[in-house]
Amino acid sequence: MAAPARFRRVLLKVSGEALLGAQPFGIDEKVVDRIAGEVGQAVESGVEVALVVGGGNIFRGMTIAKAGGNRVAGDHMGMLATVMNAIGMHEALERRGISSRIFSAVPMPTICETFSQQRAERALKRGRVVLFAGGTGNPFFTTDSGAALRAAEMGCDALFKGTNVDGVYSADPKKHPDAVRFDRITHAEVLARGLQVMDAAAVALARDNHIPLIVFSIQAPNAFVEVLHGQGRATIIADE
Ligand SMILES: Nc1ncnc2c1ncn2[C@@H]1O[C@H](COP(=O)(O)OP(=O)(O)OP(=O)(O)O)[C@@H](O)[C@H]1O
Ligand SMILES: O=c1ccn([C@@H]2O[C@H](COP(=O)(O)O)[C@@H](O)[C@H]2O)c(=O)[nH]1
Repeated sequence: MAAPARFRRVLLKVSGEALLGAQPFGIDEKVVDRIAGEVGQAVESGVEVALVVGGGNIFRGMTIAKAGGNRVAGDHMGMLATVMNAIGMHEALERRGISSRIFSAVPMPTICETFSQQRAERALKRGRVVLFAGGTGNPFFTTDSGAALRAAEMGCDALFKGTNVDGVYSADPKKHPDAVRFDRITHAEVLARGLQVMDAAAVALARDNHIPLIVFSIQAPNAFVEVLHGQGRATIIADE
């Protein structure tokens, strides 16, 4: 039997790209369903779970900016992409009987609730999974920053970043196969070395609020549950 979870309340950030599965674009329902199942296991073990899903499988504002377009409009499109992913994840959770609510930073009351710290707090305390959509609600940010912000607001014990690499490396492992992986590193070192696994604003916010960041591969089945219980492969970014 797995060791008891070491956390009371966590925020899981899932990279949008991870939802692609084998597809070039959009959402692979099998991936979403698997992640929903793992979130359900965490909830069953007594952990309160908040969820942020990126939008990289659908749209990133930088795509428009790099082509000479309006970054703000592109970022608005990116934020809407995160709402689409949140709706997909909400559906997958509900299909499995896991009660969840979507709180968007961008008001769209006919589709989901607008973010309120107090209402999200009540939902988490009742054992609901809360999905934070729309990032920070502002352009020039990313969902990593949105996740760090919500983790601080909700008093999360840790922010789990489920991505397509199994931790933090000395350089991007996709471009530098000889990069060295860290088991543990401080927020300050990540910033000083300019490691790009998360954006600097998110790492700084986590550092200032003493929130550990746990980077692991969401593509590895069951990794979230294992890492939550102190097993599996991950890099812990934390105070010394
Ligand atoms: N030093 C590093 N260590 C580990 N990964 C790194 C590092 N530098 C860059 N990366 C890259 O960072 C990426 C992690 O970001 P990710 O794909 O999760 O993007 P995101 O913006 O958080 O999500 P989305 O897919 O929704 O845009 C990995 O694909 C990895 O290749
Ligand atoms: O606070 C935010 C969060 C996100 N965006 C835009 O959305 C896309 C998708 O988010 P990822 O973090 O890249 O998955 C992002 O590229 C931005 O364009 C935003 O503007 N503000």
